[in-house]
Parts: sequence; structure tokens; C-alpha cells
Amino acid sequence: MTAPNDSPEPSPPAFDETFRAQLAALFAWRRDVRRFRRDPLPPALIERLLDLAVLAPSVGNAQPWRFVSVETPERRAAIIRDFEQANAAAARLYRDEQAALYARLKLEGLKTAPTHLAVFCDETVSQGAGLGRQTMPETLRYSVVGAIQTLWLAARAHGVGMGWVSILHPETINATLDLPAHWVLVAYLCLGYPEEEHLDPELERHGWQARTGEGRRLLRR
Ligand SMILES: Cc1cc2c(cc1C)N(C[C@H](O)[C@H](O)[C@H](O)COP(=O)(O)O)c1[nH]c(=O)[nH]c(=O)c1N2
Repeated sequence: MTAPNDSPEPSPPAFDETFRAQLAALFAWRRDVRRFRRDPLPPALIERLLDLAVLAPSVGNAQPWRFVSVETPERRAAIIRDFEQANAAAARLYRDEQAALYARLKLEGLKTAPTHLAVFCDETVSQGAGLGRQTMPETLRYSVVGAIQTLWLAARAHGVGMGWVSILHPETINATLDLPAHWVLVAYLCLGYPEEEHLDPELERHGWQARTGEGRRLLRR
């Protein structure tokens, strides 16, 4: 257990209306990015973004997130091959017009993103001593998703685009990256400076699925 510290409590900054308007704009302009300029991201910027990402909440404060930067050309090529296999299999699920539309969608930025970040959940994490997850062990992975969303917003605030690729076989990713099975893949992320900026999701713009606000309703019980 960590010893309580007796330094004076810091006071929160005043988040004023200007900040709230900017925050709303940040939420609105965060995009899943699939087209990147090839300029590398400064290592210090990536470290800053990870410092921000790990401010996310986690069940029992377990901090189960594990970040792997995929850098070797052989490993990146293996990831791209796995995406191509998984995507070809997924494409076969659709028929007619929907199949034609699916085939036209760009669902990854693997070949141009300068930074590839695989994000895992360490299912054996001892931190947090199991607090909060006895009846819902999946809350460990939920915690990792929270860090990914925090990273997504932090990246956008720094002018960095991020894309989430899930059309992959997790067991292949673990084998390619030589990682233990108890590191469960949560996301394969492409990061870099975006080639273009949009206020609407690409899947909406290309006619796959509009933002309908369906889930926005609040049921009262
Ligand atoms: C868990 C999870 C998994 C994926 C995604 C997101 C999330 C949350 N998204 C991005 C997704 O398509 C995108 O968020 C929506 O289309 C909305 O667009 P914006 O993110 O608002 O631009 C995504 N996009 C993509 O092109 N290939 C993919 O494999 C995935 N996988």
C-alpha cells in the first residue's frame, strides 16, 4: 500500500466557458484517421501522449494498459498481412451493394502511419488487488479502452491523428510481437500527422453508417 502523502492539496484550475467550448470542439474534431503524412512523430511527443493517456481511470486503479511500439519492418509487414487476411474474410460476410461499398472502404492506415502502437490489457495485473472487478473481470479491458480514448483526444489536441484497427487476429498479433497470452490485445493504433481533417466520420461520409444519435436517448427507470 502507498503511504499517504501530506503535501498540501493542489487546487483545481478554473475550467471556464472558453475552455469548455474548446473541449467540445476537441470532441467534435476527434476522428478515426486512416490517411497519414509520413513525417515521423517526435519521440518526446509520443511519450507526452502516453503520459496523458495513463491519467485515465482504471478499475481498482490497476492501470492494466501495456503499450508496444511496433517498429521493425518485418513485424509491421506481418501485421499488414494479418489485416489483409482478416479483412478479406470480413468482406465475404456482405452481399451485393453492401459488399461493393465495403470493398471501397479504407479501414486502416497501416502502410503510411509512422507510429504503430499495439495496446494490451495485462490480465494478470496485481495492482489494485482485484478491487472492483470480482463480478466484472472485463472491467480491466474497459479500463484500457478508457486510456485509448484519452490518448485519442490528447493526440488530436496535439495535431496528431490516430486510427484504431481491430480487423486483426489477436493471437497472430501476440505471436508476431512475441508477447505472452495474458497480454490481451485491445487495440492496434496507427498514429501520425493526418493527411486531411474532417468534421464527419469517414464511415458516414462514405455512406456506411451515419451518426444517428440512436444511443443518445436516456431511458428512465
Ligand atoms: C473498438 C473500436 C474498433 C474500431 C474502431 C473504433 C472503435 C471504438 N474504428 C473506428 C470507427 O470506425 C470510428 O470511430 C467510427 O466510424 C466513428 O468515426 P470517428 O471516430 O468519429 O471519426 C475502426 N476504424 C477502422 O477503419 N478500422 C477498424 O478496424 C476500426 N476498429
